[in-house]
Amino acid sequence: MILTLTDVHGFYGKSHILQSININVAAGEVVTLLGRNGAGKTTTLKSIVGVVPAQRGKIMFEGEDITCIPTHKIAERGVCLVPEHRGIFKLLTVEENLTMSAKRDSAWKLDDIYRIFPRLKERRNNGGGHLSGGEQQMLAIGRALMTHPKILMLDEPVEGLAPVIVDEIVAQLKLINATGMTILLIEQNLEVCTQLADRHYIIEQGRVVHCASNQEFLNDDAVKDRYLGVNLAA
Ligand SMILES: Nc1ncnc2c1ncn2[C@@H]1O[C@H](COP(=O)(O)OP(=O)(O)OP(=O)(O)O)[C@@H](O)[C@H]1O
Repeated sequence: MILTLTDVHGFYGKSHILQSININVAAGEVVTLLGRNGAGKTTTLKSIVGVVPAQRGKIMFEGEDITCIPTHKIAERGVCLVPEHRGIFKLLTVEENLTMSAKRDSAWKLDDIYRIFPRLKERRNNGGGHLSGGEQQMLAIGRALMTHPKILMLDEPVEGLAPVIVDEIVAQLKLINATGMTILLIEQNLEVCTQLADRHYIIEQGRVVHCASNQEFLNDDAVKDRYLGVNLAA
């Protein structure tokens, strides 16, 4: 396993938000975190990168205990979070956004990013503030790749995007995964999840309550109904 969370507990002040998170991710896998709003999915990713440090439990990355190390050191080890609000520098061009956080030893060079995201190449000299929502998401993913991650964690990457752009980003994430990249994804769009993922974890009230392979999940209407409120009769 490249990433393991064992009985992780996390707090915002006195609020006990993560109440026992147990997750394993193997190298090269795509794994999703599913669950209703407020279940603790984003907080789980924040605990992995040390922004909401785990107060109990253990987080191991590539065999090393990263539970108590600072966020920048976790990032240096190759754990990269693309947050929901993307964090594009609006006054910089697309290319400047990509190169500013690039690591010299990254396997991902500008040309690799432009090969996967041709739209970014077309817009390379445009300001980050002039991109569509989909292009901003592509830029956020491209910029993350330039930091030489070993695991890419994405928080609702296609939220609010038009279906045609969603399809484009799903295809791009498949290409990125095909290079061997491990992906941990929060996504509410079940079609996107089931197109991409090998396995799913369902989180409810800060606990992992269910784990399934993609095939098991696809066949299990009861789980979808119970934990995700998907109205299958509709
Ligand atoms: N900065 C914060 N301070 C205090 N409580 C917070 C903070 N951020 C989130 N919470 C609370 O923590 C709980 C889990 O939130 P989290 O964002 O992890 O949920 P989520 O599963 O990602 O759902 P969503 O899709 O709504 O983001 C919620 O009850 C939320 O209100």
